[in-house]
Amino acid sequence: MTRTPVNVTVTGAAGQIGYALLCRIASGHLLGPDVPVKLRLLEITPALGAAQGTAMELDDCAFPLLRGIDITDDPNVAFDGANVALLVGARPRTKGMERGDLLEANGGIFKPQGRAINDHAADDIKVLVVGNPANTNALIAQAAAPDVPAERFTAMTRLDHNRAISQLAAKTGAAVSDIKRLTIWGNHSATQYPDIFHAEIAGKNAAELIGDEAWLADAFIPTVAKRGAAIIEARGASSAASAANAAIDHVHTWVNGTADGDWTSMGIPSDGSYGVPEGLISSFPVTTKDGAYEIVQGLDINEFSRPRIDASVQELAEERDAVRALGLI
Ligand SMILES: NC(=O)C1=CN([C@@H]2O[C@H](COP(=O)(O)OP(=O)(O)OC[C@H]3O[C@@H](n4cnc5c(N)ncnc54)[C@H](O)[C@@H]3O)[C@@H](O)[C@H]2O)C=CC1
Ligand SMILES: O=C([O-])CC(=O)C(=O)O
Repeated sequence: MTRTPVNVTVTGAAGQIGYALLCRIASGHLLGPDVPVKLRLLEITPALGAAQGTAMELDDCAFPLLRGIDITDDPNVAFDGANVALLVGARPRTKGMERGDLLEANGGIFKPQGRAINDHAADDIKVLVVGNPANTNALIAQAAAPDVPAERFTAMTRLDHNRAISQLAAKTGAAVSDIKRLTIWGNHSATQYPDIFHAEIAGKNAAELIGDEAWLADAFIPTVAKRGAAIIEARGASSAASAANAAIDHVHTWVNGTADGDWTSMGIPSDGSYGVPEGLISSFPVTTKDGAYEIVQGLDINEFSRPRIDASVQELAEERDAVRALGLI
């Protein structure tokens, strides 16, 4: 049986995450080893040549699943018929730029892209926002797409989730595959809260196994939350391979489901669960099945976790208020 190719749109395709991402999409890691894909690459006009170069390399890989590559600087073309959209291209913060300037510059990118998704994407569109500030950029795009179900707009905290698992594995000597039910709460920023109180390591509660709140507060949480900055310091450039890998993981899990007994972390529009104001795009523990996700309910939030979740959610509320004041949502 020949399957209809899935249209995957990638923005910022000529950037460093784009370079690490596209081969993996085309080789079947995003959607599965039997799912053909068509790629649409969106770039700003001056970067179209570089995107073309990447497309030439994709051709040279002769991926059996890759059924075509279109390159454009027009969001209306890029999102036409899109089933999956990875919004990677964003305006980075540069010297002298205030936070408001950054939000405004990104509004200029994510608002028109949200509108183009609204007007042109396929009915089953799933959107992952990677470009920072990812949660609030997702909110801007979502607000510009009133005809698309709000829950289709998600933001990436899977890199934080993967980083936290890796730190736990290093601390305990456990295999990465033995670590389950880890949660990232809140914003993809230094205020995020990686929560191990419900996590399991080879079936045992992670917090009890480690039994060291000082390590949690002073080592684990800051290491995970500031890992992006540490990579920039070490590499002289921000995380790219690990960010691309997390984007692949996020969409793969969303489409193909979480394993029984486990969950993942996704930035998603809050339904008010766990005291997170409705509508904020915040990271939650979620299970996924048949292309849909659900927030894991009923977790006990202890005194250690509550103020940390609240602080990150407060930052998200401030970002929302700032983009609202700028007329972006
Ligand atoms: N959520 C997360 O966990 C992570 C997010 N990031 C963020 O991902 C974003 C991309 O990172 P890199 O690929 O390293 O940056 P990069 O600067 O190498 O590439 C960004 C690309 O986006 C393009 N671009 C800019 N405006 C665009 C527009 N309107 N339409 C289409 N393309 C546009 C640029 O031309 C450039 O090629 C950054 O905002 C970064 O902070 C990075 C790592 C992790
Ligand atoms: O700060 C950045 O641009 C990179 C980033 O989000 C991360 O590595 O988590």
